[in-house]
Formats: sequence, C-alpha cells, structure tokens
Amino acid sequence: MKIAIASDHGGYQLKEEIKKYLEGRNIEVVDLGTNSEESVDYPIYGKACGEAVMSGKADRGIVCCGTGIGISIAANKVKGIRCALCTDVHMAEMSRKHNDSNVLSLGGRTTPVDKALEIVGAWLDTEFEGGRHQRRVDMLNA
Ligand SMILES: O=C(CO)[C@H](O)[C@H](O)[C@H](O)COP(=O)(O)O
Repeated sequence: MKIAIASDHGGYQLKEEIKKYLEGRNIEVVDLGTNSEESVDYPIYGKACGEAVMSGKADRGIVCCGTGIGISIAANKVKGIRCALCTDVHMAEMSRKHNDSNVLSLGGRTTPVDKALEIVGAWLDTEFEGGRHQRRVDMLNA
C-alpha cells in the first residue's frame, strides 16, 4: 500500500511522526509537505493529498492540521474523496467499515501522538464492509 501524507504547519510534527510510523510498517509514503513549522495554508495541502489519491499516485491519504478540520474540508472538496476526521479508534474503524474513507484527518494540536498513531493503525487495518454501505458510498460519489 502507498499512503500520501500532507499537513499544514499545525499538523507538521504529527505528520512527521506518522511518516516514521508508516515507514516502520514498510508502507511506502508520498510526502506532499509541508516541510517545516513555517505558516502555510491548509487548503493547498488538503487538495494535494486528495488529488494524489484520486489520480492513483497513492492508495489512500492522511492529512493533518491543527484540529484536522480545515484540511479535511479541503480534501473533501476533491471529487471521490471521503475524508474522515477521527479523534478515536472507533471513529477510524467505522469510517473504514461504513464509509470506505480514503483519507484520514487528524489534529496535531488536539490529538496526542500516541493516540493518533493508534488511530492510524486501526484505520489502516480495517476493511470496508460493503453491502448496504456500498449503496450509500455510491450515492456520495454520485
Ligand atoms: O484549519 C484549521 C482549523 O480548522 C487548522 O487547525 C489550522 O492548522 C489552523 O487554522 C492554523 O492556525 P494558525 O493560527 O495560523 O497557526
């Protein structure tokens, strides 16, 4: 699996931790920036991650900003993206099982690193259930 990751300055430190975690699991990472804590604008990075997923450059994406809110809104503007802002493992699992989320959003200023990495692990390891949920995902895509 190949994962695209992107953040603004508020999510930069968390993105770096997620990158290490993914590489530790031998998952290929496409890092779309940002590359420091210098102030940048989250819409650019959310869009870049969404486009990387929809173009096939990556299988799924992970985005981070201060709260995870702004960058998830940006990613969700890309047609076909189902970006889920998750603050716990249950939400991450459900976003995969029911929503087939293809981008995960996390808040670098709101979710501690250890918890965020647990969320990432659950999100990576949970499959979409299909069935009645496929109909709803099809409606989202339409
Ligand atoms: O977009 C956000 C909130 O929805 C993110 O948390 C941003 O990281 C935040 O708005 C950036 O704020 P800053 O004061 O410019 O660092």
